[in-house]
Amino acid sequence: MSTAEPPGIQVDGVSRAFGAVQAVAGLSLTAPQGQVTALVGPNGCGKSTLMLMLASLLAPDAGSIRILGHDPQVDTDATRRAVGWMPDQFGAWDSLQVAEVLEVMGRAYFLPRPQLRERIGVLLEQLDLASLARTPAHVLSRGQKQRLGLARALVHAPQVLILDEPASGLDPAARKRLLGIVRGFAADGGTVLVSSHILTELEEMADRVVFMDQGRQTGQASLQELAERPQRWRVRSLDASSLWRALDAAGVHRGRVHRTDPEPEGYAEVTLDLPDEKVAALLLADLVTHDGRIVGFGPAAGRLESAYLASEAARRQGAL
Ligand SMILES: Nc1ncnc2c1ncn2[C@@H]1O[C@H](COP(=O)(O)OP(=O)(O)OP(=O)(O)O)[C@@H](O)[C@H]1O
Repeated sequence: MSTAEPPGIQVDGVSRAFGAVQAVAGLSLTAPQGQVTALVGPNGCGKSTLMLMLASLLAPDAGSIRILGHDPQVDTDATRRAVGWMPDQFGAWDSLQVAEVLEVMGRAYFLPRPQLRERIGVLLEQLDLASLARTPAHVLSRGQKQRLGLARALVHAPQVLILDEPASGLDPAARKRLLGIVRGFAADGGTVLVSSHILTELEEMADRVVFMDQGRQTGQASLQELAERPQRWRVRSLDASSLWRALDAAGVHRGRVHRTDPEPEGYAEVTLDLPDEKVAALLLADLVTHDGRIVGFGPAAGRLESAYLASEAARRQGAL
């Protein structure tokens, strides 16, 4: 990518209030092309409001938004062509069949009919909706509606994909499909901004994360950077005395080790805080060398979850 290319999404000092509620308050963030950026924050922190503004459906009170260099309020048509938006609630398409929803959407973007028909065929296959093509949208299950919502967002082959809670209601196979579609979209150079409260899932999907709280950005990092932060690790062994001997031999101070309560039957399980994944890898090698009879070794929580739980928002919610 040349350095002259604009980011897929650039937000600077954006605010939006609804009456007395300041939903977004001086927020800045960047979502680069070719990457999946996760948007993480507690309920009501302003994620959906921000996404509506990015999709040109709501005007900011202040600040600047650029979608591939376009201002959504000025270059509205160009923004809407560039953006595929999947809201957290499915709209009122109840009288249409599944394929018709996509046809109506595609025609709104003036796609030529043969091209649109082909595109709809591909999307119905990709999202496992082909057998439901002639089913009225109102009889779809929640997860099927979510899949149609994603197909609708993709129908005009956008360059920027904005997904609000896309995985909610999806079964495991559909989640896997979603993951593949989103990763493929970014691998083809697209920009993705995705919000979700299911952090394990976002961790698989995202390259970067932006944390939001009370309408502001409170931090951003790549998933790689999160791996270099201190984290709690869980160690399981077949046998307690072997584990403690190996921990001693590896030079781990006993005061740093927490016993798991209750202890799993027949196993010993402990947790300890380690500064980063490199130290974790060295410790695992040591414990194996000293015959700790290790059967499990991994982070007690995901990278994203650990980073979120360490945030002010989580502390305020009493998550710790
Ligand atoms: N149309 C509206 N009128 C009045 N208040 C609104 C409106 N839309 C959003 N809000 C308020 O703005 C704040 C931010 O809401 P928003 O939906 O953007 O949060 P969110 O981060 O998407 O939440 P969630 O994680 O629960 O989906 C909330 O306090 C909400 O009640």
